[in-house]
Parts: sequence; structure tokens; C-alpha cells
Amino acid sequence: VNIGSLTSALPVIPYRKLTDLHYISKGGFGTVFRAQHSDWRTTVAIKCLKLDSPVGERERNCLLKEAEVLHKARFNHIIQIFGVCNEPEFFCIVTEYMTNGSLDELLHEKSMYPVVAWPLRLRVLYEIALGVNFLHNMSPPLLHHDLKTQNILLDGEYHVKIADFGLSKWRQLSISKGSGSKPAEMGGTVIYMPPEEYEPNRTRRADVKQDMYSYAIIMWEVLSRRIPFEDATNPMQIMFSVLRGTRPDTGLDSLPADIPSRETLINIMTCGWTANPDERPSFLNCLKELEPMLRRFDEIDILEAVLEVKRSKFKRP
Ligand SMILES: CNC(=O)c1cc(Oc2ccc(NC(=O)Nc3ccc(SCC(=O)O)c(F)c3)c(F)c2)ccn1
Repeated sequence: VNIGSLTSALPVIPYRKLTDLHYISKGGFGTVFRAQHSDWRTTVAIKCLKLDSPVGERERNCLLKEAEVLHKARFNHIIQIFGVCNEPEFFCIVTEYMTNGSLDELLHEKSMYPVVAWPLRLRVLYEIALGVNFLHNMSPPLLHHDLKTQNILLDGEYHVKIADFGLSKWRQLSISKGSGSKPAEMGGTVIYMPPEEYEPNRTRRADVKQDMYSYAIIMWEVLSRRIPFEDATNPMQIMFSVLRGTRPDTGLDSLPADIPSRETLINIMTCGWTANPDERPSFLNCLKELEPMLRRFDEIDILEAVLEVKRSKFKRP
């Protein structure tokens, strides 16, 4: 066997094998469904081009590129692709189905999750960093560019997988055509967007440090269970105050004193969201600071935290 031939091809899944489709969400020009694979006896998620709009060559290529990116970026904290369904009237990416939905739900559905214990919250932060760090370690480095709690998915044991629902173009450092990002007014949220992206000037290349800004905001959201900049009435207000240096409050009423390693976590957060991208840590630095924190918890602490959220989720009023 020569090593070159080991790059496995992606399975092609016949549409007739995908049954029990249930609508999940609509993206840019794509739609996501839950489905059953009739031979594999497992639940999958399928991201398809809009069935109504004529499937243009450009959209088809965009989804093919996404499949290629996901296939190359296989890692235990990146959503797993199972294959593609490539038929004239139906074209979709088939991925694993993440039974516990998004981090956004875990943090803000307080009736479903009254308590999310610290060991699980810290494992979530650690696993997000592992996933993004892997993307940044690819060659060429792959930027996520749209990190937000809606794109962080949770599997049956509340392990994190990085996803990207958006059907935006994605950037690789080498081929980034300018730093044009999804414009905020296009329904994308600005709260995770670094200030240098507000005014995408052609000179600044897309940079891995943009993901670190988003990650720092997500850290604050995980530790506070609050919506960042929740008092702002419109995106422009957020952008202006962020440009003036405003950041989420790191005081005791947002970040309670009983957070384990509170000071270190606040340090990572404040370094991560500094205005100057060069001052932000890399995900590698961040992981080296998070590793000892996770080691302080034993397996049982984390499993008890997972059990607690599972119990509360299924004991619905
Ligand atoms: C309750 N459970 C659910 O509702 C559910 C829905 C679900 O639907 C999908 C969500 C996302 C995708 N696609 C995707 O994640 N692609 C992608 C592309 C690039 C990068 S990395 C560089 C970059 O970000 O550009 C990346 F990390 C990810 C998909 F195919 C299906 C999957 C699982 N569970």
C-alpha cells in the first residue's frame, strides 16, 4: 500500500436509504433535516441545497467543498461527515446527528437545564478549544470564522463537536480572498465578531486570531450563562461600544466567585478579546492553561455533571 492511496474517498449515500426526514433549520441557501439511514440503523443529519430553488452549479460546488473540508478535518471534536448524497434531483451532506443540540440551548434553556455544573462547563470550553486548535493546525490552517454557541453541538454524552450551519464561504489562510465575512445585517450575530472584522479592509488578511476573539466571548457566555451585550438594542450599538473598548462584565455578578480557576479563566478571556489581534493567545497557549484545570476534576465529577443535566432534561414539567 502506498501512503498516498490511504486518503479514503467519501461514501456516496443513495437518497432511497434516507428515510423519516424531519425539518431542522434553513441556512443561507441550504436546509438541514434529521433522517434515518435505513441500512446503518442510525440517525443522521443531512444538509441539502434548497429543494425549491434550482440547484445551481455554484451552490453544488459550495456544498461539495464543504464535504471536502469536513472530510479533511476529521477529528473527535469536529462534526463527523458520513458521506454525500449526489443525485440529480437531490444533493446533500450526511453527518452524525448531535442528539443534545447546541451549546446555546444548554446555556440558555434554564427551565430544561436549571443547573450545569462547573466540571461540565470547563470540559465544554476545553473541547471547543481542542476542536478549533485542530482546524488551526491543518495545513493550510483552517479558520472557522463563525464561532458561536449555535455552531457548537453536543452529542449524547454532552461532548462538544464544532459545526458550521452557515452556508457561507469559508476561508483557509492561504486562499482567503480578503477578510470579507458574513455581513452582520445578514442575520449573522455581531456579538462574536472581532472589531477588526467590522470594517473588512482588504489589507488585513483573515487571521486565526479572529476565532480567539469569538472563543473569549463564548468563554464569558459559558461561565455567566448570560447573553453577551444583552442590553444592547441593535447590532450597531454593540459594534460602537466594542470599538470603544467595551467588553462583557467580568465582575462577580456575571462571573461568580465559585468558578474554579476563576482568575486564570478571566485572564484567558480578557487576553482573547483584546482589540489588537496580535495580543490574543493562540489556541495552543489556551489549551496549555486549560489542561491542568481539567486534570483537577476526576472522571466522576464530570460524569455526575452530565448525569445531572440528563436527568433535568428528561424530567420536563
Ligand atoms: C439536534 N441536532 C441537530 O440539529 C444537528 C444538526 C446538524 O446539521 C448540520 C450542521 C452543520 C453541518 N455542516 C457543518 O458543520 N460543516 C462544517 C464546515 C466547515 C467546518 S470548519 C471550517 C468552517 O467553519 O468554515 C465545520 F466545522 C463544519 C451539517 F452538514 C449538518 C448536524 C448534527 N446535529
